[in-house]
Amino acid sequence: MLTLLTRVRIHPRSTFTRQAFRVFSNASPVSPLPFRFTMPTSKPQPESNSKVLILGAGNFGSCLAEHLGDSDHRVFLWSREAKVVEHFNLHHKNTKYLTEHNFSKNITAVGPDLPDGDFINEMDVLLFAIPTQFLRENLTILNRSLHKTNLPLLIFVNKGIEIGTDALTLEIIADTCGAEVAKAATFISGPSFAKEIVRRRPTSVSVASFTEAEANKTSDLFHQPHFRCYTGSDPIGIELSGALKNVYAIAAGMSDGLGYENNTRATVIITRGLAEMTCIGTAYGASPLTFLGLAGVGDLFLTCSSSSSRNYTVGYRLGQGEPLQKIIATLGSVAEGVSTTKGVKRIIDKLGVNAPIAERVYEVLYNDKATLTAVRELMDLPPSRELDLPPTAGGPAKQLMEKLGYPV
Ligand SMILES: NC(=O)c1ccc[n+]([C@@H]2O[C@H](COP(=O)([O-])OP(=O)(O)OC[C@H]3O[C@@H](n4cnc5c(N)ncnc54)[C@H](O)[C@@H]3O)[C@@H](O)[C@H]2O)c1
Ligand SMILES: O=P(O)(O)OC[C@H](O)CO
Repeated sequence: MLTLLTRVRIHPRSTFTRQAFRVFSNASPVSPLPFRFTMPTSKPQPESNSKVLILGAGNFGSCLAEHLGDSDHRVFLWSREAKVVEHFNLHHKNTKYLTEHNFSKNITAVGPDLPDGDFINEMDVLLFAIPTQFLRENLTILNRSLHKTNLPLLIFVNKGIEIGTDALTLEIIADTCGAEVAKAATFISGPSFAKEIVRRRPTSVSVASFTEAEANKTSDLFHQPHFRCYTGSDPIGIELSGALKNVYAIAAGMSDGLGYENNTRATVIITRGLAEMTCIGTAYGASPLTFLGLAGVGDLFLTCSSSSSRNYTVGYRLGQGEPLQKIIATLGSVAEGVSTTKGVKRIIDKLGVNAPIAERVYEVLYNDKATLTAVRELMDLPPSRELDLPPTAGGPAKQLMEKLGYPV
């Protein structure tokens, strides 16, 4: 380690040195040694009054627009619906999501077309609050407007895996905008219901990026006395945590919908869910420690134990006997766990990870297995060791790192 630091002549107190130590101690096991490379960065951020474009005016996009507008930033909120844009600019209300809330006057709605290159180039920050399944199409269009030498700070808050490709958001960004943009991207994840953030209830999240300076910029932008950010350098683990917890929230909802009680939710679903998440993440190539953070156990606990969670609600209604199609048609908002379960099933099959709860959620959602049968099957499994972390083969993470141009 010291030899390496000496060879690259890095000052012992520099950011790079601190990052190098962090990578060795806490990042994804297949993470690169970043100090050997030029780190892609966004344009310098102003001290205050950043110009922020939020893409996606659903519950979370609107709530984050309010959080930043409330902190004196100049916020633009893109909606793909002309009526939402018009009404928002006249009344500072969103007609579809968080409908009771009076939004900050610092927010201007834009749309329904995606803003053009000149507008994008003016922005200090682009924040994507678009559900995972629609990200690729929007990034493909936006890429034409991105000046790679004058990149805005890029923030992603979606929690899912893309159907068909099993891609994490990092890979979607690399495919559409290139590896350098993906390396500069930052990811926010953690226990954070939109409706509580707009009411300024104390909330904490994880912020991760391969480029530590970018994670710090995102943390600085969001940090408030009622909103704390904790930074890290395992974006793959952070992304997997956010996507996987949605699958286990569906399982917890099913258990409650069937009428099972606290023991079942706490032990069988939440704790075993955390063990499964950690095994899947480790086999994928993420750091097991990441799953013990806000984006992992923090968000798992939140969504598995609250009817405010849409994923929990989907599970609860399934447990009560409602068909999936009816639940999706009437939910009024996205439950990422439903589509993400497909990708998770393919990933655990490919990696050979034992994840019996995720398997049962898949069977209920896509093979008509009764929720009661799924829970009984879980209880009938033979006794096993509590935690058998698989070896860190890290196949998918390695492939992703190679795609980003890091040697692994
Ligand atoms: N709601 C929360 O509390 C919360 C918290 C943390 C993270 N998230 C994550 O944020 C993401 C967005 O969730 P949300 O709660 O805002 O969802 P939502 O259902 O409230 O809103 C979805 C938004 O996506 C837009 N949309 C739909 N199809 C689109 C397309 N083809 N192109 C572009 N936009 C499209 C809709 O117009 C809407 O504005 C999800 O990945 C979710 O997991 C949500
Ligand atoms: O409503 P859910 O289930 O999508 O959960 C929202 C957020 O992920 C909570 O952190």
